[in-house]
Amino acid sequence: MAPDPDRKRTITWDDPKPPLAASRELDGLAFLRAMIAGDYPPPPISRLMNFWLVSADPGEAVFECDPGEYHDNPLGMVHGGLACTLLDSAVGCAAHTTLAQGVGYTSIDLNVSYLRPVLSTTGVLRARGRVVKGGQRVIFAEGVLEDAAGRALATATSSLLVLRP
Ligand SMILES: CCCCCCCCCC(=O)SCCNC(=O)CCNC(=O)[C@H](O)C(C)(C)COP(=O)(O)OP(=O)(O)OC[C@H]1O[C@@H](n2cnc3c(N)ncnc32)[C@H](O)[C@@H]1OP(=O)(O)O
Repeated sequence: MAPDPDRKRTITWDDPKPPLAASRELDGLAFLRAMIAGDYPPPPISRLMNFWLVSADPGEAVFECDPGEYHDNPLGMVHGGLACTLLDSAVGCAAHTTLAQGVGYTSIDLNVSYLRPVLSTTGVLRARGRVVKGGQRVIFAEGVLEDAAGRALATATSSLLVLRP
């Protein structure tokens, strides 16, 4: 079945290699702040799902997203994967802010609780990530997804493996 021609998005994205190289030259906080300042483009996933990093502070990071109908699942609400993506990004970047130059990370788990539905009409979402405990090998972090009124829509906990050279 052909898609509705009145419902379409055009997505462009930037070469992710330059920011990847920069991420290896800067400490985590400096890299994320440079991305917010526009020195480096956001990663392709940001363009695809339409979310962006708005702040990075030691142990904290915040993303925003304006959900649309193109995020909907077949049940009349935004797919839970969007909340997962926003929370994964927020807790990941919160962890990244604490890492020195040359130290990487990867998330090794993400547990999400969906407290309230997200609708395409909900308005701008805000995902806040926070480091609960740093460490030499594992960083524990938590996040909350809120609507514009500050109501919690979803929460998450995550563990992030520190990757030292
Ligand atoms: C600004 C906007 C957005 C910002 C978003 C930022 C947040 C993003 C957060 C994420 O989404 S991170 C992505 C989700 N997490 C992952 O993909 C982690 C996947 N898991 C792994 O890579 C490994 O399990 C892990 C490195 C955590 C542990 O590896 P171990 O070394 O302890 O176990 P093992 O040696 O058994 O490796 C498991 C498999 O991973 C492979 N592997 C490990 N390290 C690798 C590596 N560096 N590159 C490629 N493959 C690797 C390894 O070869 C092996 O493959 P096989 O099973 O086929 O043999």
